[in-house]
Amino acid sequence: MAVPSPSAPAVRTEGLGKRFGPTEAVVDLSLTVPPGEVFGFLGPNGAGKSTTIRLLLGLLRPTTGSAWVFDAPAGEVARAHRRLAYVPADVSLWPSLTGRECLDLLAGVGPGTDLAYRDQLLERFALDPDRRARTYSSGNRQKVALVAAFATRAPLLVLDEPTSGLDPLMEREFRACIAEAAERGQTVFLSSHQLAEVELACSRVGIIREGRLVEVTGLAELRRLRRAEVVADLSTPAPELQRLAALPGVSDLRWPTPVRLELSLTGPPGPVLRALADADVAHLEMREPSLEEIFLDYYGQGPA
Ligand SMILES: Nc1ncnc2c1ncn2[C@@H]1O[C@H](COP(=O)(O)OP(=O)(O)OP(=O)(O)O)[C@@H](O)[C@H]1O
Repeated sequence: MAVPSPSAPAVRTEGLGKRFGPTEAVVDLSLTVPPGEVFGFLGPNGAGKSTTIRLLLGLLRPTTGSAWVFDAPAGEVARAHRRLAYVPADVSLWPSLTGRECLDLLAGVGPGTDLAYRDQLLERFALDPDRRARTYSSGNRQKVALVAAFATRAPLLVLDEPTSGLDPLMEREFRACIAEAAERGQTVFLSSHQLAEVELACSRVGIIREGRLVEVTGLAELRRLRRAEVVADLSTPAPELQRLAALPGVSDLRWPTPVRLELSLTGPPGPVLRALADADVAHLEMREPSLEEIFLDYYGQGPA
């Protein structure tokens, strides 16, 4: 395997842009991911994550700017792909091949595969490699692609929303694999539309919205975006709960009716729960808003 220059970033884009007719999918995106980092690429659906990744992989030609994988320009596909493994958002496999045959085929394309680790990964992801790919669910196809990618020692793993079809147990396994890759010094570029996922897996996060990189931030700063929407239905009106408004982390306390309160909460829920414990609460609901709702609150209307 070609050894990347130690000083080159694993991923670098400069003024990268892609336009599809009237749609500006990616706009003036400049980003640097150093080797060894687990980098999250966070944005709601349609933000431009997959387009950025496809530019990085040389699957699309940029309208503006450039991208590099280590010191290889993204357009020099053969060179760039010696150093990366990729899991697409929507995995297609060869329907008449078994899972194992697909894995062997994929192993021939990438930068080399650790077969012993691959066997271990098959067990951990509870994947039966002897079934034909046409019988796999989308989650199983995703597992094949993940096993193929993690079993390489590629210096860069590019993962495009790789957990969308996995159940929570498998998501945990996925995070363990990311941690193992990071321990080996591999760089991970993980796109996601889930705040919680990047928070758990990544050390730094780029936030993309409507094609633009809004900011690049560390985990501590990312946590400030986290909030819960709380709805409580009361058996009887409780005007004393007006004091919730003064509690730490509470904002936007609303009373749609005298027996229903709604509020936004950031930080630990303890003070709010203690206050509610004194009231006659018939029903309590806590909901995490969608990424687009969170972004709308935090960054306001999009730049377009
Ligand atoms: N081949 C294409 N032709 C036309 N428009 C496209 C094409 N590919 C992407 N787009 C548009 O570019 C924008 C960005 O799409 P992209 O798939 O990159 O977003 P994403 O962040 O990956 O979202 P998702 O999570 O839904 O895949 C969207 O408006 C999408 O409709």
